[in-house]
Amino acid sequence: MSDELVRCEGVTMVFDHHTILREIDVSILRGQTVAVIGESGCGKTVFMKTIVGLVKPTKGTVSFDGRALNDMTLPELTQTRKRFGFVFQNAALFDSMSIFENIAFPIRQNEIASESEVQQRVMQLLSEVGLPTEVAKKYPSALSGGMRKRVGLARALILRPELIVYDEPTTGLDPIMSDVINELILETRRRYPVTSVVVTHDMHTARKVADRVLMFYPRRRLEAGEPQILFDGSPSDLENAEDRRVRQFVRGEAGERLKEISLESSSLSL
Ligand SMILES: Nc1ncnc2c1ncn2[C@@H]1O[C@H](COP(=O)(O)OP(=O)(O)OP(=O)(O)O)[C@@H](O)[C@H]1O
Repeated sequence: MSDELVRCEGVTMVFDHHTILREIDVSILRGQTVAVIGESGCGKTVFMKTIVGLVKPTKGTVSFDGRALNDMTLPELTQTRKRFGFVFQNAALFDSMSIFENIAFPIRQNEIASESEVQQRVMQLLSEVGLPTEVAKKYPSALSGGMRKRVGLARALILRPELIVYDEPTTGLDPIMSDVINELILETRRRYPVTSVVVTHDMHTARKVADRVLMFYPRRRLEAGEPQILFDGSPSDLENAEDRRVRQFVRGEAGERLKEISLESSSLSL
C-alpha cells in the first residue's frame, strides 16, 4: 500500500473565465493533517472540494488511493465518497431532524448497519465529541454553535472515513470553544488512522492541529510563472518562511497588500 492517499496533478480550476487554481501539484500522505491557509478568495475551499470530488477540475487529475476520480463511474465515485468525511463550516445539520437522526444519517443512507449498531455508534460518537447523551433527542436549533460543530464532526465520523475535510472548523466560535474543536481534531487523529485536510483562517488552529501547512496565494496576484502554493512545510517553519508574503500572512500584517489596495482604489477612481 502506497503512503500516498491523495494526489493532485496539474489541477486547474476556472470559473467564468477566472482561473482560481492553476497547476496545483500536491500529494497528501496517509495519516497527515494538512492545514490549508491563505487569504479570502485564494481558492482554499475550491481546492478542498476538488480533492473530495465535489467539483471536477477544469484540467488536471485528482487521485484517491491510487485511482483518478475523473475515471470513476458515478457508482464508483459514490462508493469512494463514503470513504470521506466532511465537516462543513456551519455544521450543515438538518433542522427538522434530531441530533440522533443527524448523526445517524450517513449510516442509514448507506444501510450498512443494524439499528442497534447505529444506536451504539451514535452514542459512542456523542461521547467522543464530548456531548452528553441527552443531546441525542434535541434539535439543532436548541444547540450552541460549538455544540453544532461537534455534532457535525460526529456525523462526519460515523462511516469511519479515511479522509476527513474540515471547512473553517473554528469560524464563529469564541477562543475557548475554538480550542475545544482543535483538541477534538487532534483527538480524532489519535483515535483513528485518518488523513485530514483543514481549511482555516485561524493560525492558532493551523499551528496546533497540523503537521503540514499549505499556503495558497490568489492566482491573479502571482508573478508570471510563480507557483500558487507559496509555502509547503511544517507549522514551526511558517514564522521564518523565506517568502515575505507568507510571513506577513501568518503575522497578520497588511504589508504590501495595503499598498496594493490603495493602488487598486486609486485606479478605480480614475
Ligand atoms: N461554483 C463557483 N462558481 C463560480 N465561482 C466560484 C465557485 N466556487 C468558488 N468560486 C470563486 O472562486 C474563488 C475562490 O473561492 P474559495 O471559496 O475557494 O475561496 P477561499 O480561499 O476558500 O475563501 P474564504 O477564505 O473567503 O472562504 C472566489 O472568487 C469564488 O467566488
